[in-house]
Amino acid sequence: MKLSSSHLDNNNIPSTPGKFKIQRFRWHYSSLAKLTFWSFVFMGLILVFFLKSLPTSPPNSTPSDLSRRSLKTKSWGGPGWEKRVKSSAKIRSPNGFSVLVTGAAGFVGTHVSAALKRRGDGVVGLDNFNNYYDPSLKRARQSLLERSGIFIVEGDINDVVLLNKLFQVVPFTHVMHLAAQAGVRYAMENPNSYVHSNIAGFVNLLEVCKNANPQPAIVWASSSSVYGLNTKIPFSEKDRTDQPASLYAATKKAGEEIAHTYNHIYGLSLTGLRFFTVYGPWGRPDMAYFFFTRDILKGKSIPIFEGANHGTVARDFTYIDDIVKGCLGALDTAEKSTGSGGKKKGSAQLRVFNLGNTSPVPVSDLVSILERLLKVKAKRMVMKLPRNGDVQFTHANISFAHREFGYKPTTDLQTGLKKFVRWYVSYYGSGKKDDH
Ligand SMILES: O=C(O)[C@H]1O[C@H](OP(=O)(O)OP(=O)(O)OC[C@H]2O[C@@H](n3ccc(=O)[nH]c3=O)[C@H](O)[C@@H]2O)[C@H](O)[C@@H](O)[C@@H]1O
Repeated sequence: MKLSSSHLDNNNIPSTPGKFKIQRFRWHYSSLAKLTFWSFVFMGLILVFFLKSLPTSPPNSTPSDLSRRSLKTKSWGGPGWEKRVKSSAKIRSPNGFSVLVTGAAGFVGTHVSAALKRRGDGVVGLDNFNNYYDPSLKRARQSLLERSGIFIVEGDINDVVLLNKLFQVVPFTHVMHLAAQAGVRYAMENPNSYVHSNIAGFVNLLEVCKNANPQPAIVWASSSSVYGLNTKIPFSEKDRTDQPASLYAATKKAGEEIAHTYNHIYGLSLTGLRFFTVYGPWGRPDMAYFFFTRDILKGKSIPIFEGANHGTVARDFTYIDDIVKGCLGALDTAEKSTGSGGKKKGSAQLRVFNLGNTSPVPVSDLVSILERLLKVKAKRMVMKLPRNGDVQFTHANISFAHREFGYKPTTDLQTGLKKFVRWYVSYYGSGKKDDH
């Protein structure tokens, strides 16, 4: 598009309108005809050039790859790109996996990718680097992964051509699907982004996985928020999950039902992990522990929610290293998908696990821990829990995950936040920088 408009700009032969007026009456009829003729030729050339740039050829042909790059996803395709994908996917340990990690530049995605690579699995990342929060943090995580040999492909899970291409280049044994629109409260601001990533994107990914040969086993991120307004605690996978309090939760719940369908019809092996408020170094700036830290350091007041009648609002905060162990455990115990090329050959594994810490902490205690670690007193602004998607309490029962793959969280909030604060200060400095 850019190309044709710049050509059109050049086609404004007289650079000033006045000049054009003076000359106009001196032109003969033949000059006008010539001008019209050459204008048509020129416009025709632009049209041919534009049409040629549209992706019309099959996904694996190089010219189409190049044009798609310029029109849709900026940076994929071509022999050099394929080489990088293959090299990143290379398995370096006996019985290792080749894993496609979606959302690899995200918080959990970065940690899981690094852990897989460390133990010798092949890892290819995929991320659209959207600006839901500061993309420079995502770029910094990307650099971190690049240094350990992990290539993150820049693209969206809704791009079926890109996903097919990736599966064509690498026969992934597993997909760790962590790409999502996260955040509970933001769903009121931008509901469509949740449908786009958590529903449409997930379905798109499953479509590609179901057609792949061999089909990969899929482990994906659900959320503790599916328990919604439940009051029975701790939350167990056997409990109802039909009263979500946010659209975010509803899209994750929808994901669980969609997973059931693809498992049932196509024999895809699917494991959903219900994460409980994951925190730690390289975390998400939209989460409370993260922006509380930033604002306490800046001397800004922080809103601390409380329930009705001063009721405690608490979370089963779970440290990232424990979550990573849970993700790897789920991958290691995932059975193979049974279908191939879009056809089911037998029944396949379908699982859902809570990955929490099992010890909820009130948000006000979280703030006290941060105050001690930062050595700064917080300006607390206690307010009623707004009705914007938050639930009052979460608490995980993790006996399923413990039984299935020995999941046992070992980091308490105090220890985990200490590590987070150490990272935060080394990354942003302890000053009052207003740059994120
Ligand atoms: O467990 C989960 O599944 C979810 O955990 C988090 O959601 P949330 O627990 O709401 O995490 P935060 O937004 O960091 O909030 C933590 C606590 O701080 C409270 N809070 C939040 C914001 C604020 O300004 N003040 C405040 O007191 C919240 O009510 C909540 O109790 C993530 O943001 C979700 O993406 C994830 O799916």
